[in-house]
Amino acid sequence: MSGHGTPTPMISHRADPLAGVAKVPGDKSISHRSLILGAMAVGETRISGLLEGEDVLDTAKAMQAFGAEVINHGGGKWSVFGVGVGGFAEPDNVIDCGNSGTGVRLIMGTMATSPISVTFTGDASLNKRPMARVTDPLALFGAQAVGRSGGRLPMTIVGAADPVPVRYVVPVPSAQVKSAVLLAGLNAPGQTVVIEKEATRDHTERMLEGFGAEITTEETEEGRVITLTGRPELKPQVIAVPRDPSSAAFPVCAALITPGSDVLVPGIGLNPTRAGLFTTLREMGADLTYENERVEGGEPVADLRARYSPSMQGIEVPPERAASMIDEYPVLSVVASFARGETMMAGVKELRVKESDRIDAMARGLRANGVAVREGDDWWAVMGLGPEGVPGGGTCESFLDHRIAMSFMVMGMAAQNPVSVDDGGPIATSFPIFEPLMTALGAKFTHA
Ligand SMILES: O=C(O)C1=C[C@@H](OP(=O)(O)O)[C@@H](O)[C@H](O)C1
Ligand SMILES: C=C(OP(=O)(O)O)C(=O)O
Repeated sequence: MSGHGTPTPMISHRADPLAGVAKVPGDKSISHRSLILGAMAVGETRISGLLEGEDVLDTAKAMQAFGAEVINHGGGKWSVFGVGVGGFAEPDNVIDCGNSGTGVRLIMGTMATSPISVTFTGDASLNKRPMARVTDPLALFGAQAVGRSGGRLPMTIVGAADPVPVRYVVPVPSAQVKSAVLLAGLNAPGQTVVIEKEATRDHTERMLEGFGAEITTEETEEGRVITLTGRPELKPQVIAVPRDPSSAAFPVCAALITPGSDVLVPGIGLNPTRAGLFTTLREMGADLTYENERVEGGEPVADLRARYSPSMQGIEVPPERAASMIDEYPVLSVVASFARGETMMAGVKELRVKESDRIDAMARGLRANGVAVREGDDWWAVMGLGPEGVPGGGTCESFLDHRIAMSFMVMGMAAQNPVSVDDGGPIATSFPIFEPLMTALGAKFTHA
C-alpha cells in the first residue's frame, strides 16, 4: 500500500552518459491477471517473473483473502492454488487495493458473480478514482454496489447470487472495464459479450484462452466483439511474465535524452496493444532499435536498444494510438521537452482519471522546469526546447503517482539543473527497483 508513509523527496541530477543493460521487472498487467486467473483455476499455477511491486502484492493478498493459496518461493517465482470459477469465499475483512486501479477493478469483476459481499478500499489516490465505470456493467449481471458519492471507494459490492450473462459496449477505452466484465462473465451461465470500439490491451483475452476458457474476438463494424462462454473449468498454467514495456519506457527515454547514452533493455513485451510509445519515439527520430525479435509465451518480445538522440522532432501523436501507450504519456512529455518543436497529444481524456490527473500533474511540473505546455480537456501539447535547452531546477508534486515521480526523475538526468519530486515513495507500486536500476546505468539521485 502506498501513500500511507512519510513522503520520500528525491532529486535527480544531470547524469553522465547512461550505459549498460536494464533488466526491468515483470509486466504489471500480466502479473495481476496471473494471480487472479490462477486463483480461479483448479490446481497449481506457477508464475515466474512476477512483478513484486506494491500494486501486485496487494492483489496477491486479496486472492488469499478469497481463499486461494498464494506462495512466494522467492526470486519472482510464485505459486497460486486456485479455488475454481465460482469458488471464491467471502473475505473476513476489507480488501485494500492500495494504489491500484487495475487490482480493485479486476477483483470487483471477479467476485461480482459470486454470492458474497466484499468491501474495497485503497489509498488517498485510489479512493478518488471513478468506479461506476465498473459497477455499472456489474449491475447488469445482478451485482449491487454501494460506495461513497460519485461512485468512489470505500465501496461494498454484493455479488449476484443468480448471475445472468451480459452484452456490454464499453463506453470508455479501458482494459480494466473490459476485463472486469469478462472476469464477471466467467461465473455467469451462457455467453457474455463485450464490445470495445478502440482496441485496448488484450492480456485478459489471451490469458483466458491460455487457461482453457472458450473466448473469441471478432473485428466488426461495431468494434472488437469478445465472446466468452461462462462457467469453464480453468486449467492451471505455467506463466513466464515478460518484462514490462511501461517500465522499460523509463530507461529507454532517459537514454534518448541523456548525452552519450547507449542502453539495452532486454526481453520487453511488444504486444501491439502496448507498444505505442516506441512507435511514437521512432517517429520523433529516436535512435531506438528492436534487436533479437522473438515470440515468448505467445507474446512478441524484443531487446530494445536506445541511444542518445539529439535530433528528435515534436510530432502529433495519432489519437487512435492513445490506448496502446496510455501510461507512457507522462514520460513522453519529458522526451518531448528535449525535442525540437511542439508535440501534440490528443484523445487522452483518460489521463485525467489515473493515479493523478496526469495532464495537470505533468503540466505543472514541466512549467516549474521551464517548459511551456498548452492543455485542453482531452489534449495537451508540449513545446520542445531542444536537446540542451531544458532549464530544470523545479520541484514537482508527484500526487501519489509513480509515473509522475519517475518521469521527473528522468527529466533531471538531462536538464541543466536538478529536478526534484516531493515524494518518490509511489515508485514502489510498479517499479520497486527503479532507483538501483537507473543508478547502475549512471543516474544520480539524492534524497533531500
Ligand atoms: O488493464 C490493465 O492492466 C491496465 C489498463 C489501463 O487502465 P485503463 O483500463 O483505466 O485504461 C492502464 O492505465 C493500467 O495501468 C493497467
Ligand atoms: C494507471 C496505472 O495503474 P492503475 O490504473 O492500475 O492504478 C499505471 O500504472 O499507470
